[in-house]
Amino acid sequence: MVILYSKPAIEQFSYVRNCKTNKFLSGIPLIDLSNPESKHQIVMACEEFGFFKVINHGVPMDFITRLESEAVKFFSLPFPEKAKAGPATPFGYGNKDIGRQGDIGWVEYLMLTTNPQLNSEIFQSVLGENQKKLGFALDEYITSVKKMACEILELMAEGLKIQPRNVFSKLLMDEQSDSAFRLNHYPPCSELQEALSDRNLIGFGEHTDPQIISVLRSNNTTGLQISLRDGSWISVPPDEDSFFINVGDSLQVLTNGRFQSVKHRVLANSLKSRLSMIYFGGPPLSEKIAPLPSLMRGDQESLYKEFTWFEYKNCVLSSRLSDNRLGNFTKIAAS
Ligand SMILES: C=C1C[C@]23C[C@@]1(O)CC[C@H]2[C@@]12CC[C@H](O)[C@@](C)(C(=O)O1)[C@H]2[C@@H]3C(=O)O
Ligand SMILES: O=C(O)CCC(=O)C(=O)O
Ligand SMILES: [Fe+2]
Repeated sequence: MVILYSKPAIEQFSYVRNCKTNKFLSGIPLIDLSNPESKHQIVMACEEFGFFKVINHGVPMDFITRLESEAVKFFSLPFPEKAKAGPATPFGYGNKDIGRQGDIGWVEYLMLTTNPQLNSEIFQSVLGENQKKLGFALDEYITSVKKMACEILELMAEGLKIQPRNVFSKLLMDEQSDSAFRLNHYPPCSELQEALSDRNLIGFGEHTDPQIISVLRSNNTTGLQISLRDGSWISVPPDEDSFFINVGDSLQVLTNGRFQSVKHRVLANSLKSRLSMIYFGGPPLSEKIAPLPSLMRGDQESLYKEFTWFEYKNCVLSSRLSDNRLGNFTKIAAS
């Protein structure tokens, strides 16, 4: 007998024990982009959490639902079909394996660029003519979310009282910007319910995002958790009408540590599938990532050694998800 696809033994995955998934944070900063005070609130949120939720974001609901339904269609295809768009090295379809260093999670995903031409080459072999619908939905969504990310970065610069207003956003607007996009699908894990009452299966292990800013939108399934400054983990109540913003490592460096990238992870759900879409706004590869002089007070020194995004990205790709990548670029304080 030939077994073609055996069920993955869930024991090979990682878990967190005794994690209270019902510890929801009521105080996640909520930023209303139509509120003139939002620039100050954004700065406070980035200082305290490196994370916030955005409403009145201006991204048309149509764009969101179109991309979600195309993504659902893609992930509903039989595995051998989806696998034609893989492996994700670095772009394409991936299943359980995350990155190249042995991380695994209860997730399948499409790791994409923000370049429509390259993306359509990835889908071509799987979807044929139908790839146009997914490609179109991706384009309109990415264009709109990038605009929102830039607006947020400009409000951030205003809130920090630094000039020019586009000091951060120009890095995403640059033609050479090394931004990325990801669709994650976390299937429900029914075995969880029966077997693992005190354990939570890891969908996407803890990490910080290395870029400048990440814009995350998910369906209404729970799973996302962020780590607070005291090290505790808090579940983020899902909200399909809003976006969640993560401060990335590069923004931490640009602000000389005033903003800190947020550690986050996703836990698998036993009943419902989770679908998330994340835009990672990154700088050009040649960009020097260093604290902005306008943010350095008095004789304050940079906390980081000098590096380019190309150098940091290489370090990212050769690290495990949970590694402290910025540690390699942090200056040792003189005693
Ligand atoms: C294990 C890995 C996956 C990752 C590259 C890395 O070696 C370490 C960082 C990971 C991460 C996390 C945020 C984003 O999802 C991502 C695309 C990124 O830029 O850094 C992933 C990387 C990936 O999946 O290739
Ligand atoms: O899927 C999610 O909700 C978050 C995933 C994530 O953090 C990532 O892809 O970097
Ligand atoms: Fe992330």
